[in-house]
Amino acid sequence: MQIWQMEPFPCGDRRLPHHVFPPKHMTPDQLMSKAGVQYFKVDLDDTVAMKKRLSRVKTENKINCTDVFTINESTPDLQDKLEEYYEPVTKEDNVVSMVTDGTCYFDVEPEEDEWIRIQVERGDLIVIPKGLSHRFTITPKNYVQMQRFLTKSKVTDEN
Ligand SMILES: CSCCC(=O)C(=O)O
Repeated sequence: MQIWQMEPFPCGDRRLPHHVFPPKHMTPDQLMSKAGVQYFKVDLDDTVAMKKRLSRVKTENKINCTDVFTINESTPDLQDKLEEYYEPVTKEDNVVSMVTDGTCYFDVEPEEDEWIRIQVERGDLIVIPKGLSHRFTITPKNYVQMQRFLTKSKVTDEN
């Protein structure tokens, strides 16, 4: 994972890093204290350690559903989807994602127009806290695969 402050109003290709000048990198601890984003490195080849970590993260975040999310050059309606994912959103539950292949960016906005770019890669697990404005995009690799951990509220009324 790499973390840096992003220029507030980036122009051009979103997949470029868009550093402030001079670049200001941050540590995972700084990211945690500034934005409340949790980070874990998961060894995907160590099944026992991975299961232990995931089970803990699932319990702590009340996860009851997971899916596999993939973006690559043959994703249908790629540009439309990227536009949608780049719109800032805030969720009512923590957003928990683990990259299993490729890379992507999550940008988080702890204060208005102050964006931090988080570049994640295989084995990076991040928890974006509920209520934190964020958006998602790809890097020049044009490829990411991740597992998402979701909290689905139970449907009690079908209407
Ligand atoms: C890969 S998830 C993209 C959109 C997003 O950031 C979210 O749903 O929270």
